[in-house]
Amino acid sequence: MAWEFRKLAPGENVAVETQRDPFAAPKWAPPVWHMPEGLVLLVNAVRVLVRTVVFLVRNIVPVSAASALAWSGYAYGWTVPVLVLALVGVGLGVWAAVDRPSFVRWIARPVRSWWRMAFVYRRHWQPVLVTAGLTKTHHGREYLPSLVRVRCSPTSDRVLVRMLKGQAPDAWERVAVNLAHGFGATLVRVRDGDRPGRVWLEFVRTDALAEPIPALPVPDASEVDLSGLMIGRCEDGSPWRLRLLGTHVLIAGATGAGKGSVIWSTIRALLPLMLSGLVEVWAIDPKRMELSFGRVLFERYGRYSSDPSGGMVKLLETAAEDMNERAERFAGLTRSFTPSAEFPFRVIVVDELAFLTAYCPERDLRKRAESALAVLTSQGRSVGYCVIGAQQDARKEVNNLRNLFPDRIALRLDEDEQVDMVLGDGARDRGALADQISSVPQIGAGVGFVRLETSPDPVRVRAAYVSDADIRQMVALALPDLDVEGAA
Ligand SMILES: Nc1ncnc2c1ncn2[C@@H]1O[C@H](COP(=O)(O)OP(=O)(O)OP(=O)(O)O)[C@@H](O)[C@H]1O
Repeated sequence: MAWEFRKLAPGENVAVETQRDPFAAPKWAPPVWHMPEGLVLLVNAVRVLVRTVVFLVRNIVPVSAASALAWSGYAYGWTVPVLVLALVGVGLGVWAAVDRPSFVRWIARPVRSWWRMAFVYRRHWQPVLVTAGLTKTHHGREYLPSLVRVRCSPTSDRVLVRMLKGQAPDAWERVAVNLAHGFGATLVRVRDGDRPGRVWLEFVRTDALAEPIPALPVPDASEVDLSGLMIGRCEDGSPWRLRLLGTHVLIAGATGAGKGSVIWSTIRALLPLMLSGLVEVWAIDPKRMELSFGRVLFERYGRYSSDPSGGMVKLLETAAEDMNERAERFAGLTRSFTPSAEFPFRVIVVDELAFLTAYCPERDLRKRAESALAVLTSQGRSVGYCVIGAQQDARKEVNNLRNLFPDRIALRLDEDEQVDMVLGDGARDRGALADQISSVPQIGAGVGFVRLETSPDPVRVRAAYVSDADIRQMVALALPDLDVEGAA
């Protein structure tokens, strides 16, 4: 039988049986190439060789160690490798006992990462990715994104992936749930990789913030950094540092989300500078709940108002006037603010912003509050004013000053669309699932998401819980002559 080749499309050549009759229907058949056996053997031998070299290079340390042991066993008898292994085991045990952090860093974590890379990720990589639809098949050949590196932490694994050419991170975000189930994680977040074409997948194995964090110790005055107050913990175990200098902070969270713990942890971290007169906290407390507990503290080291008939608005206006005076004094003299006894750093804490800007029955008071807040938030940053506003409802109609707060914290929210309203567009897609935080106080109160300056990816955090007893202890520290029980 004679065959001829026909070109159907670019790159697609098929063999067709040659027809003498020009009107006969064509008989298609795939081309069959007969390769000489020697060539087949050679190609397979080269493949095996390349794979072996790649394996040896990738696992150079364990392979060298195993080879050295095997060689010593062969040359000097089996007791030598056993003795060496026992000595290494004892050495590692001593290292772990003497300096655990360095042992974890240099031995335990890399070994665990290697283990999970080999036996969890590489093993299930192809089936999970095929099922999740992240591979492509073209002309019968399967293209699979490659696994570059795995880094383990006690609660999560970070997996660096080289995507297929033409793939974008949102393709991975869409199937994050499939990946989580496929690799046995509770959650997967997709983060930007170290260069274009790569993404980090963050597989969360256990919730590192499931346990409440007790109030942090009151720091020394020299340790207080207004650019990074320690108020809780991030999911990776590092401290959660909140910046107040040169910014304003909005805390959004449904009722019972733990806004109070963020506010009180911040005040606790500020306490030493309050006592030395470098920081004042002016508290506006429409709910008369959260802040009233520290009323004496604010009255002594700042100001306090819970008066709905104009007192709270007056306090805001006083702050705005004083801020304007400062701005005039500082104009042309200095551009960066350093707190002093004459010009202390003033933190204006408003427990429920929406009460002043939306719910207050008097229209005139609402307007005055809104304009004082707008002045403070738009101009106060460079002259030592910081507004911390808390609110339950993140919707625009309730608070249209939201954009004046550069730093925002999303605690548990009622609806998923509120997440992007608080943290900015795309935050929820990048993993800020603030609407899924548990409403059980023990597990979810004080848990939230923030965006740090260094990265667009939201970070999960938990504020330390400052209990009533802790607040009493703070008051006792600040006002030793006061009968704290009586004042509270
Ligand atoms: N960081 C935290 N860790 C553990 N539990 C917390 C934490 N913060 C708050 N809680 C618990 O959750 C409860 C509600 O917290 P909180 O009153 O601070 O919420 P909220 O957001 O201020 O609510 P609301 O807007 O109704 O005042 C508290 O009584 C406390 O028991």
